[in-house]
Amino acid sequence: MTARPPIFQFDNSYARDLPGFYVAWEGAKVPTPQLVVFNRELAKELGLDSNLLETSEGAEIFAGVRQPDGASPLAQVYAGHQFGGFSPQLGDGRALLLGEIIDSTGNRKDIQLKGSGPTPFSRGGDGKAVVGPVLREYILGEAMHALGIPTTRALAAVTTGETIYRDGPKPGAVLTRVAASHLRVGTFQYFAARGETEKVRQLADYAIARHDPDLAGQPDRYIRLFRGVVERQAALVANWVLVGFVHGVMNTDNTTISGETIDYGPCAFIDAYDPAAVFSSIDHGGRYAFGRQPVIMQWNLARLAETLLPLIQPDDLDKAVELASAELGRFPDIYRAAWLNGMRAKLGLVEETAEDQDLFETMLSILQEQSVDYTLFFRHLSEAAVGAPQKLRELFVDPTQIDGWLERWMQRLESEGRAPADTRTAMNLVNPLYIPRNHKVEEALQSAETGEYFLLNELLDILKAPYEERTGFESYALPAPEAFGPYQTFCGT
Ligand SMILES: Nc1ncnc2c1ncn2[C@@H]1O[C@H](COP(=O)(O)OP(=O)(O)OP(=O)(O)O)[C@@H](O)[C@H]1O
Ligand SMILES: [Mg+2]
Repeated sequence: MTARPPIFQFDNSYARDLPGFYVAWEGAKVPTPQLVVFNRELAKELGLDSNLLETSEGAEIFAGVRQPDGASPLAQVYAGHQFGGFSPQLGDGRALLLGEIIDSTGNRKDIQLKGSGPTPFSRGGDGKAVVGPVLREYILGEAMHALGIPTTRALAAVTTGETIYRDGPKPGAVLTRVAASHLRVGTFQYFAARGETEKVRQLADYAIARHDPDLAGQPDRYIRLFRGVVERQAALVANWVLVGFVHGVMNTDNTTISGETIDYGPCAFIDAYDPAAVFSSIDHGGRYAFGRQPVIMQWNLARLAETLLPLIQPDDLDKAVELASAELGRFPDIYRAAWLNGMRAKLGLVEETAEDQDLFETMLSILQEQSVDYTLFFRHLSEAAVGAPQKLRELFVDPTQIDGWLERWMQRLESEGRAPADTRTAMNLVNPLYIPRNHKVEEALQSAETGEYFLLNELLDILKAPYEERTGFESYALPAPEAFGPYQTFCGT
């Protein structure tokens, strides 16, 4: 009999190359691991055999009670600015990096458990997660992926059979997360705050090897690494804003070097357009409000720049500051260009003109004034492109408010000369019909808490193809009913 090949072909560069950046650790024992959702498509991309993972052995691996062959489980250390205040010691307080695998396109991916028990970085927390927040991360992450937005992904969610107390007893759960890496701005901050410049250098070289391999060995690689992160994050936040996503907890420990969205704690999508939208129950000052995300990201990147200064120009701090400031100063322009491009596409426009910004801002201020559903606006606007503006106008309390703008937009379309039907098609390819609507997410989570997964699976299925209209699923495209009330999310702790 030939031995079965290992389920994961691990190649654990973090464990190997960065001793001193983690603690080797193991998951807590839990009574009855049970697979709740498994992402076959992602498993395929990762080159994993689903038949081996949709089993009781798989459930045990995903719960952290069974170590797969070749894993080197560890908890990473990091620090971070949380709501503007610096915590010098955070780290994976409830997560375990099992290891890394190379996916079917040759990219290295972290396989990490979230909610697998306490670690030396738990700071008094229980190290656990409960089914609601675990599935929220699963749903939102997969929705973002389907929308083409860089993000960590969800491979599996298991319940553990444990009862965990949050606001009352909840079913314990663990998420298996897949990421280009778990390097955070906060990882750099941890070592920089301790004055460990050589460790920051080691980390930067590791980050370069993983995310900017072309820079390896280049004399100016550290400033260029910073440039890369600025570019990735500016593009990412533009994507969030274009789709109406509020991350909710943009601490520096939740800001990646890879440019992927991470940590779907208190996030949500806006319905009515409102730059002041805040969903997180703990964001009292609105620090992480929808419209503040670009400014906050630039602030977070300034914190990253500070950690890199001694590497950028070791013998001349002033020069290092000058170089880093110049890169950081490009953030607003990169962001704006990405946002303008995205908005042009959403509006079916092809040509770049000097009036674009004004056209877009006028539209947004009308949406804001009339609390118009952001997602439906663009979807119905595509019908207006072919001469059917009724549905669009119904979104407005006072439709006459949008008429002038519509005329202006139609003139722009005409001047560009594309066939109206083509404009509609193009718009419907970039404007989602289905986003994870807050009330639909809540409905799915509430029923999952009672062990019923039908709504969860239906929602996940719908969100896989966000641009494709499907009959029978109309309710998924609608904003929350009035009775749903103002929405509040809670950090998944
Ligand atoms: N239940 C918990 N037990 C122990 N530590 C926790 C718990 N919840 C959060 N933490 C820790 O608190 C810090 C900040 O938490 P935050 O909510 O940003 O992260 P997270 O959601 O646990 O994880 P990630 O950022 O990896 O998605 C992290 O160090 C995290 O590990
Ligand atoms: Mg976090």
